Amino acid sequence: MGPPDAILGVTEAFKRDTDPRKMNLGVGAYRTDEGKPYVLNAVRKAEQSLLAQNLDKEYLPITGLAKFTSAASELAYGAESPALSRLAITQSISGTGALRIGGAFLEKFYKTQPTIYLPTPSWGNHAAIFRDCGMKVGKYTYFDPSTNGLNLSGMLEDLKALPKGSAVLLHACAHNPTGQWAQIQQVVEEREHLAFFDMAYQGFASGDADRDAAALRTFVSSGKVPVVLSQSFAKNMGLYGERVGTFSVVGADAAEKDRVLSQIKILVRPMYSNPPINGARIAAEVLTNQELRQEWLGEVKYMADRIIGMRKQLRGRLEELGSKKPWNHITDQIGMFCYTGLKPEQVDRLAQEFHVYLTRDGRVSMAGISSGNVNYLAESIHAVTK
Ligand SMILES: Cc1ncc(COP(=O)(O)O)c(CN[C@@H](CCC(=O)O)C(=O)O)c1O
Repeated sequence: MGPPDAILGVTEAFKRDTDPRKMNLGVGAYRTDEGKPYVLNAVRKAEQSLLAQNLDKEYLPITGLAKFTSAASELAYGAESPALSRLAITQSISGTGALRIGGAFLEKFYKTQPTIYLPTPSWGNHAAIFRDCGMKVGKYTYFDPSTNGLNLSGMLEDLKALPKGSAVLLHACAHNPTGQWAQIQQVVEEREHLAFFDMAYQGFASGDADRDAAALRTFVSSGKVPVVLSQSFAKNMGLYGERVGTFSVVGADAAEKDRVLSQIKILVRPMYSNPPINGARIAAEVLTNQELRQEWLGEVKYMADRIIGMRKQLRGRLEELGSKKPWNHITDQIGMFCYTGLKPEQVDRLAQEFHVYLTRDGRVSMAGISSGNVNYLAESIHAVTK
């Protein structure tokens, strides 16, 4: 029998718990202040518009729905980016699928270094995805447990020490704590590393999609190192189960774009042949209909702001309870999650004694917190950290 997944297994344990106070702070899925899943209004309207069009259910091309990938590339890189003309992009089965295509592509063609280096910690599924692509997986320093902040000097030191031309995974936004990008970019360029951006939360970190893509765009406009991107619409468009994403490679020119795309097709065809159509149509409709796009961007900002509000309330309550621990990192960090610094045994106590569920690395999905349960959460955390 295999072990439960580090993240999705938390939801299974939560579902088994019958205590009315239970809280699921594991999976990174947005919840309303009433604790319910949220289907964006813009998405519902896009679905209604699509239904009225009586569309067929034919196969998509291997690289997916062009109307979607074109709109998704503009969202990520910027509508005016000169890189768009040399971008090899394919639809993917959400962010996970994009990472999988990316890993398979690098394993086959990026022979300089068959290893990809992940921040410590990173998303719990990153290592398995790249290992299953046949890549070796390395690490670089990122989180500083003593401050619950970024260990920038440690990160830069590690990036400098990696073999020249290493593939480095960078969370484009919302990887807490947020990086100091200019210094990171300088080292990545000095060492001629390949920058593998994973952008799973565009818009969700700051509430502004362009701001959250700033690091990616700065690397691309500098043009000094190879850039590839995995993009997910699971969280920022609430298309979790629709599995909507892209993988893209910024080519040197249009000819390279064509060659890369030809090889991506060869990788994808035996993997799953061609991607699901429904979610891509919804995302394309939202991104290309100006009215829906504006409504969507407003809803993303609303979701981001609600989480920011929960950060303030959780920190405030912990301080009101007289906790002697520093909790500034709860409000210093951004995006869907908070790396709390809670130890595994404290996480276990939260589950067993307080019915509060989170991953054992102390990561809290802030979207699981509401005005109705934030005080109970603070009291529970205070009880296990006294
Ligand atoms: C950094 C990062 N990249 C990619 C993904 C892939 O998401 P897709 O749904 O495939 O687009 C996630 C999702 N991580 C969330 C969601 C649950 C999970 O798959 O682990 C999480 O970390 O809770 C992520 O956190």
